[in-house]
Amino acid sequence: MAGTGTAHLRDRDDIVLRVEGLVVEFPLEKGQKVHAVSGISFDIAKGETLGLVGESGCGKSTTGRAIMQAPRPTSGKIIFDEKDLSSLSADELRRSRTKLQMIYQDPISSLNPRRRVKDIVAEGLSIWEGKDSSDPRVDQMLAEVGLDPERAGSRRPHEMSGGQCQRVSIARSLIMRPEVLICDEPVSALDVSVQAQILNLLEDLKAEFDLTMVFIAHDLAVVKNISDRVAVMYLGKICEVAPSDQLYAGPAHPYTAALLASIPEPDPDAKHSDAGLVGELPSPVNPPSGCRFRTRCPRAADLCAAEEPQMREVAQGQFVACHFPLVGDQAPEGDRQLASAPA
Ligand SMILES: Nc1ncnc2c1ncn2[C@@H]1O[C@H](COP(=O)(O)OP(=O)(O)OP(=O)(O)O)[C@@H](O)[C@H]1O
Repeated sequence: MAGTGTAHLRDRDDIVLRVEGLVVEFPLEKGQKVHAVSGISFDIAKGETLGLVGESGCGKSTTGRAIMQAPRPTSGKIIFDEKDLSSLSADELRRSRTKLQMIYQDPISSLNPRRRVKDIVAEGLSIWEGKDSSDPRVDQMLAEVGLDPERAGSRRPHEMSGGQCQRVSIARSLIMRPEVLICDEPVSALDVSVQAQILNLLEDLKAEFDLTMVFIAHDLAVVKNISDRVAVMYLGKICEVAPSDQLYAGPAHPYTAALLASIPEPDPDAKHSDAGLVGELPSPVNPPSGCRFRTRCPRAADLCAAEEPQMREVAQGQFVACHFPLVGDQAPEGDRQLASAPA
């Protein structure tokens, strides 16, 4: 499948969520637009956790939100439950949303400050089944996320810690028994001591509730243990997708290598590049031609400015969009002509 932009979409019969050619643009004044997500494709099999990583501003949250259809994609398909969510009416979409839930980075502001925890957790039951917080599933769900229903149930979000609020937000998302949970940086706003607790909780709940997950993070270290596969995003594009162990042991894209090199205490056995990440993320209003990473890439050559690299498989299950990957059939050094003025 080399040479196609969607090589990492797999022919499996257990694919739960498939994103095809997703584009999200935000219009600005004077006809300009933010190219937040520029044609990305990936799929997730049942029970799988896909980590979605990249620097701040590369389009991770927009991808998560566009899967939920808020905002609606500019183009592309989100196939879930055999339907393209992008083509559903608002009413049809609401029904799908019970099976597709998202939790957010800032748990406190994502919860209604005026409502009691039990009522927040009961929201789905109240909308879809006309039930209220006296339904036994509310207390059960609070206990599942490690909160005492008696003590925590009548509090309001501002009376709780960030970690407790994230537990409430997880309970609210899971009460309708979704198939897919999109976690948008669920631990980055929390104290380091609490982060591991929430990650462990998500792993336990994933097994118990038979969940399929997208786990968004800006830090490769956070997604390492929780992800089966990892997709790396750079400036609105996916530059590499690989099984987690493979990606950490031998990154194929120079950007993945740079992200790994910037983790404070990398695995001493991993074959990491020496190159950390230099320079700023270019503006998504005017992204570089060709490969979007070329302006910061130590391996950039003229070809990288002239031609956008297509996604191709360089090792079993490891797909990379790079003209000169670190793994696989990279061109010999002598064949590369370094770009003189990347811009
Ligand atoms: N509603 C919006 N209007 C205009 N631009 C937006 C909007 N939402 C996001 N963007 C821009 O789209 C780009 C991608 O943003 P996004 O939040 O998806 O990135 P991210 O990788 O999730 O970063 P972070 O980790 O900081 O949330 C950024 O340049 C951002 O400023």
